[in-house]
Amino acid sequence: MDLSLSSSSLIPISTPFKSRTFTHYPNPPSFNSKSRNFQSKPLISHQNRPFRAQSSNGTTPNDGFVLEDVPHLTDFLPALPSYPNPLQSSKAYAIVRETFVRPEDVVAQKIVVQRDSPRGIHFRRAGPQEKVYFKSDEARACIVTCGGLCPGINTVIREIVCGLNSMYGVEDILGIQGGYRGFYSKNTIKLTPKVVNDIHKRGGTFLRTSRGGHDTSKIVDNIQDRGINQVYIIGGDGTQKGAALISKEVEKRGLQVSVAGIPKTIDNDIAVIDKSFGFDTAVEEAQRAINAAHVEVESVENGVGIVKLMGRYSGFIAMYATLASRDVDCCLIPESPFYLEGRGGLFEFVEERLKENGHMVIVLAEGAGQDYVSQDSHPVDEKDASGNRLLLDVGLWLSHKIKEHFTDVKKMAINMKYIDPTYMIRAIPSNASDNVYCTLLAHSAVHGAMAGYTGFTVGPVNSRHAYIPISHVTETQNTVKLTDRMWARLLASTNQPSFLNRDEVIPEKVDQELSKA
Ligand SMILES: Nc1ncnc2c1ncn2[C@@H]1O[C@H](COP(=O)(O)OP(=O)(O)O)[C@@H](O)[C@H]1O
Ligand SMILES: O=P(O)(O)OC[C@H]1O[C@](O)(COP(=O)(O)O)[C@@H](O)[C@@H]1O
Ligand SMILES: [Mg+2]
Repeated sequence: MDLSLSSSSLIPISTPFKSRTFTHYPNPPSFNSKSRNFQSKPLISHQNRPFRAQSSNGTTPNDGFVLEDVPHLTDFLPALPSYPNPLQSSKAYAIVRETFVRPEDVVAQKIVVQRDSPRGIHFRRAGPQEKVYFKSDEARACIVTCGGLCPGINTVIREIVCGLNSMYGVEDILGIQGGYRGFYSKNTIKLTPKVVNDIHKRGGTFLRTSRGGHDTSKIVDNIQDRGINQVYIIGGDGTQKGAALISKEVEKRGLQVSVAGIPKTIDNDIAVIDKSFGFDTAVEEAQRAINAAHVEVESVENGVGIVKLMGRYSGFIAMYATLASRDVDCCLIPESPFYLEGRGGLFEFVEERLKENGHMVIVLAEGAGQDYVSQDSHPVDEKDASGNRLLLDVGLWLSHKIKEHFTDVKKMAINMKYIDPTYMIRAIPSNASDNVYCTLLAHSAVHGAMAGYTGFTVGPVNSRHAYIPISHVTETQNTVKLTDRMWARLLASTNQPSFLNRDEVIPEKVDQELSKA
């Protein structure tokens, strides 16, 4: 297979983007991919690192193509030997047309483009690579889970263990217990396919989790002391920031340790990737709470149901659960400020719906309306062990406000039903489609680490799994864009007020949103 790039595929750095790296692989050694024994002598010494593309006349072509590449162990350990990938002799992959992803395969971040728009940012395509940088009997992997729960964590753990074992013959896999602090304060457990065999049927994390306790130096000391050379870190934005620090420290110490991040958050607020695992399960489970609220309120007079869902800074679960249900009259999310009193306010809308239908359901993301709640309750600014702000209970606050308004001002009796299913939604096992997704994530992480990549997060970008530099996913948070059509679809489906009066309400916020669009 000729993996060299033709001159027409030379790819430039685009000037508008800061600190981009372009990678271009030299011709790999030619060998019959199906005939070599993967545990043989090192295939080549390294030669796996990129150089900047130039056209034959020495200039950089300029079609705006940018590759946001991930670090590789040979960046700081250039003499590292590589070996043929054992998958080439795997029965399962025997008739796969292309067992390995090509080094030049990339995934575009933006797929809707205009004919003459620059090609934009791309990420390295995830998948098995022709060369690996670990012999199976020398690989010593560990897995840790950090932050809040999310459906599917156990599936990811299971599939990392089974993937390492069945695809790469790795048997030495350790579970770090209780999150980052488990590296230096707890014993490890040995993970085998047998041990993890049916953990995907349970919610939570088999390895347990925690917030806080990230001490880079102690963690890397521990990695070094235990002879661990692959670290799989499952967690949200905070965890990924911690993973980036670990990967930098590993590089500083010159250790042959691959650090792979698997993004986890029920809030779906991780940037770049299409969606996070467990999100679909959460939206599905939220339907049960919404249905319950609907059944309750349509059975009584002037029933008002409020369902609080998770979503600290982003209202994806609330938005998708609302769109899926069609029984929801109003959805309130952190990204969209709302107001209660006066024309176009929530009280007016509740009254209208009660007059029209005799009942209504409000879905509320936990991070919505925090400013209003704090105005009423003079809160202390409390944080959890990871430094995340602790939220005030907007659900209780809103139920109280609505009840007070209708009883005291409108002299109208209402039947309030407040449902808070947040932890119930987070604690269940993942559904079938999330299970498949978790498997792909785990396998992509395993392929990447075995191929010597490090400091990467794995995830689908426009439906194709890619290796994304960790910093790229932690720079920003994914939030619902009020100016996107998805939010408009929601408004059209509920017919709720948008609460956005450009001149009077929040001109700055709307303008910011519009300028981002
Ligand atoms: N900026 C950061 N740098 C290093 N570690 C961090 C950072 N933010 C959070 N962490 C660590 O990551 C872990 C999980 O973070 P947390 O914010 O609780 O959950 P999540 O990763 O799901 O966002 C904690 O152990 C915390 O100490
Ligand atoms: O009560 P806990 O465990 O701190 O978790 C609550 C928070 O966890 C979340 O599910 C998100 O957690 P992560 O940051 O770990 O992804 C939020 O929606 C929620 O506010
Ligand atoms: Mg977080």
